[in-house]
Amino acid sequence: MAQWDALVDAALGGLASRSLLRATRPIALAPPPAPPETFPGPGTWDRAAVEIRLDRETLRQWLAEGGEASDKEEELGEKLILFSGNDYMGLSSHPAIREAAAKAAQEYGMGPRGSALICGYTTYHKLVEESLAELKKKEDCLLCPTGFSANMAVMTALGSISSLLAVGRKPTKDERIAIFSDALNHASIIDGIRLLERQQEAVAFVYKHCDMTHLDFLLSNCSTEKKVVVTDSLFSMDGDFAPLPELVELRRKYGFLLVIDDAHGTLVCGENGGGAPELFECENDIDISVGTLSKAAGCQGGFVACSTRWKRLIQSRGRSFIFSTALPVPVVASVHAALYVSRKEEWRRSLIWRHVQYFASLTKLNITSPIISIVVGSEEAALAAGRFSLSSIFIY
Ligand SMILES: Cc1ncc(COP(=O)(O)O)c(C=O)c1O
Repeated sequence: MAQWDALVDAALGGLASRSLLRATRPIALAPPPAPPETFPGPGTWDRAAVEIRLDRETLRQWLAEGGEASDKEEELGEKLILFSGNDYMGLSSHPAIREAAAKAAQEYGMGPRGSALICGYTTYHKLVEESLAELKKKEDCLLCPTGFSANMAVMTALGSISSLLAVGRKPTKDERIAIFSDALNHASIIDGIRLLERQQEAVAFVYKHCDMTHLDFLLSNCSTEKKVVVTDSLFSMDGDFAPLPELVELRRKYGFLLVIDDAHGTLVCGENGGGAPELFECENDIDISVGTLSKAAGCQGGFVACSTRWKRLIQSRGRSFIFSTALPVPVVASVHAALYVSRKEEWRRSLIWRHVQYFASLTKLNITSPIISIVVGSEEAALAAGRFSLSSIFIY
C-alpha cells in the first residue's frame, strides 16, 4: 500500500536523523543439525498432547470449587482428555520438537539472556524468521517473546508514526491514526489500542463483531487519512473467521492498512499452514500478519510477518519487543523443528479438519473451525456443564 509505505519511510527517516534506528545483530551459532525424522501418521507420543493425568486431590479440589457433591469420588478416574488446549497439531509432544529443544539446551543452556537488540538474537532466530516470512508470503518477519507482545509491538509502532510525523510535540487530531477494531479482538490488541489512545496517537473505532456494514459506515464517516483495520483472523472464543474477502474489498475502497492476528489460523489453515489468508487466498492483501508460536506450533513465542520497512519500524519502536528478553535458543530450535514437521507431516493439518467435520456430523452443530464454543446460556450453566464433564464424561 503506497500511502502507508511512504508514511513508514518518513517515520524511519525521522528515526534515522535522530540516530534512533535499531537493528538486530545475530550471534552466530552452529547451524541446526540434520532435519529430524518425520512420520506418516500419529505416534504413541500424540496421546501425550491430549491426555493429562490429575492427582485425585486436584480433581477433588476442582469439583469442590464448583460445589459438586463428593459422593462419586470412588468413581473418579485420573486421566482426562484435554479439549481446551491450543496444541492443534500435537506438535508440543513430537519427538523432533522435544529433541531439538533438548539438544539446543545441552549446547547453549537457556541463553542468551538479553533482549534481541542487546544479545538475545542469534542465527537461529534469524532462520526461524526467514521460515515464517516464507510461510506467510511476506518479505520479512520479526520474532517476539509472545503473541501478546507481538500485537503490542505492532500497535506501539503504529502509534509512533503519528508521533514521529507530528509537527508539534503531540499529534493533533488530524495527525493521529484512526484504528478500526473488531469488538471481539484479542486482549493484546485492545490493550495496544488503549495505550495509543492514552498517548493521543490514535483514535479508535470498535465495529460490531464481523459486521462489514458497520465497518463500512464507520470508515466512510472518518476523515482521518491514516486508517488501520485490525482483526483476529480466527476468533479465539467463538471460533468464527473474520470475513477476510470482504475486508479486502473494503481495503481496496478505503486504502487502509490491514493488520490481522492469525494466532489460531497459523499452521492450522491453508494447504501449507500459511493461515487464514492462505485459506481465503488473500495473502497479498494482508499488510501485517501477527502470530503466535504457542498454539499450533506447540512451542512458545510470537511473530510479526510484514515488509522489511515495517520490521525496521517495529524493531525500533515496538517497546514490548525492544524491552523484553528474546526467546531462548532451545525454544527457537524447537520452533524451527516444528515448522519443518508441519511442512512434512501435512496429515496433521488434514486430521484437524477431518476431526472438525466429524464433530460437526456428530453434533449437527454449525462448526467452521477447531475452536468450538457450545453456548449453554448463563455463566452458572457453563460452570455446571464444565463440572458435569469433569465428573462424569471424560474421566475414565
Ligand atoms: C487471538 C490471540 N492473539 C494473541 C494471543 C497471545 O498469544 P501468546 O499466548 O503467544 O501471548 C492469543 C492467545 O494466547 C490469542 O488467542
